[in-house]
Amino acid sequence: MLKYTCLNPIAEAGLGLFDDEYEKVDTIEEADAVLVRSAAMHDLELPETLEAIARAGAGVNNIPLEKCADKGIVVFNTPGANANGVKELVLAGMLLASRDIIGGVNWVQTERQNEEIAKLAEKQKKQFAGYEIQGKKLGIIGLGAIGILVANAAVNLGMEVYGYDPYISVDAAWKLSRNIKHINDVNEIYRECDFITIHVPLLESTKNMINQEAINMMKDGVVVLNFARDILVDENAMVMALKTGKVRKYVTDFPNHTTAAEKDCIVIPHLGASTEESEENCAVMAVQELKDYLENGNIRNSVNYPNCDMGDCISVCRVGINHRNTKNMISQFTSIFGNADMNICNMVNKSKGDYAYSLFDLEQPLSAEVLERLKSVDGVLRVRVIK
Ligand SMILES: NC(=O)C1=CN([C@@H]2O[C@H](COP(=O)(O)OP(=O)(O)OC[C@H]3O[C@@H](n4cnc5c(N)ncnc54)[C@H](O)[C@@H]3O)[C@@H](O)[C@H]2O)C=CC1
Ligand SMILES: O=C(O)C(=O)COP(=O)(O)O
Repeated sequence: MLKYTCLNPIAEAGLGLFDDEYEKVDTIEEADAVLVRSAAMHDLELPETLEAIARAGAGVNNIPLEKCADKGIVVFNTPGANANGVKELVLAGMLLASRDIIGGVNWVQTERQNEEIAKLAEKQKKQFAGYEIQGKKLGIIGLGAIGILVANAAVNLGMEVYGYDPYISVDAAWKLSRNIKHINDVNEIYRECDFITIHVPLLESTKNMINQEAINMMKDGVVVLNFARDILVDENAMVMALKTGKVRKYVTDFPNHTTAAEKDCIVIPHLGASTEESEENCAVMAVQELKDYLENGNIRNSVNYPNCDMGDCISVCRVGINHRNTKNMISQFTSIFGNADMNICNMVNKSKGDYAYSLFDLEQPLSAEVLERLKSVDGVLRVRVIK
C-alpha cells in the first residue's frame, strides 16, 4: 500500500484518482508521497520513506529543491494548469487599477441606507471615474504559461503588448500572437509601458528584479502588477513611488506588512489560482505525475530531476536509480547487472544539472544483494525497485 499526505487541501478531482493501492495518511513522517500547494516546506524534516513531492501549482519556491534532489526525492509541479485562473485575475487587476471600481463599490456600501442613493450616485460618480485600457501599452516580463495567456488576451482587448523573455521556449513562442512586440532589453518595457506585469519564477536571479533603478526608468503614472511573488519587487521602493505618484497603482496578489495598508496598492489575498477549474486541473495533473512515478518510475514535469518515460511497467522487474550526474555511473550499473547474470531489456538515462536518473527494465527479479550493490555505488542517492 502506497501512502500519501496533503500539506494543503487538494481538490477531490485529483485525490479521487488514487485507487485502492493508496492510503491517505495524516503526517509526512508516514508518507511515500506529498501533495502541496503553498505550504512552506523548507523547515520540514523529510523522512527517508519520502519518494516524491507534487506541487499542485507552478511556483516551487516553498520547496527545498536541492535538499530533495540530494535525498533522491523527485519534486513535480503542474505547468500551465492554473495559468488561465491567473490570467483572468491579471485582467481584473488591470481594470481595477484603471477604474475606481473598489472606491465606487465602497461608496455604495456607505450610502446603502440613503433613500436618495440613486440621485446621489449620479452626482458623486465623477470621483470614481477612470480610463480605458484599450490602446495602452502593456509590458509583460516572462512569457511562460501565464505571460502568454495575458499577452494574447491583452492584444484582443486592443492593448499594444510588449513581451520580454530571454529564455522563452520554442513551444511558448509558437503560442504567442504575432501582434506582440518582441523586446530584447527589459529597460524598453520600463521606459515605454503604461502597465507592466511580471510573470517570472522566483529565483536568485529574479529576486528584486523590479528595483529602484527599474522604477526610475518607468513612465509617470504607470501601473505595476505582480501576480508572481512579492519579493520579485522591491516593495519599499514601490511604496515610495506610489506616494510620489510616479507609480499610479501597484496590484499584488501577495499581502504583507509593506503593502497591505497602502492606499494605492490593490492587494489581493493570493487568489490567482483559487478557481474551481485551476484547483482541479492542478490536482489532477499532480496526482497523475505522482502515480506514474510511483507505479512506473516515469518522471514528467519534475523541477529537480530530468524527465524520463519508459511507458507502463510490463517487464519482470523495473529499477529506478536517482543519482549524481557524474561519469561512469551507467557503466557501474550495467556491470552490477551483468555480473549478477541479469539481462537489461530496456533502459533510459537522463540528466538535469547536477542530478540524473536511470531506469532499467530487467528480465529477472532483483535480489537483495544486487540492490545493496547498486545502493553502494558512489553518487547513488536512491534505488527504487518499482516492480
Ligand atoms: N498568483 C498565483 O496564484 C500564481 C502565481 N504564479 C507565479 O507565477 C510564476 C510564473 O508562472 P508560469 O507562467 O506558470 O511559469 P512558467 O515557468 O510557464 O513561465 C515563467 C517564464 O519566465 C521566464 N523567465 C525566467 N527568468 C526570466 C527573466 N529573468 N526575465 C524574463 N523572463 C524570465 C521563463 O523563461 C518562463 O518562460 C510562477 O513561478 C509563480 O511564482 C503561478 C501560478 C499562480
Ligand atoms: O501556482 C502557484 O505558483 C501559485 O502561486 C498558486 O498558489 P496556490 O496553489 O493557490 O497556493
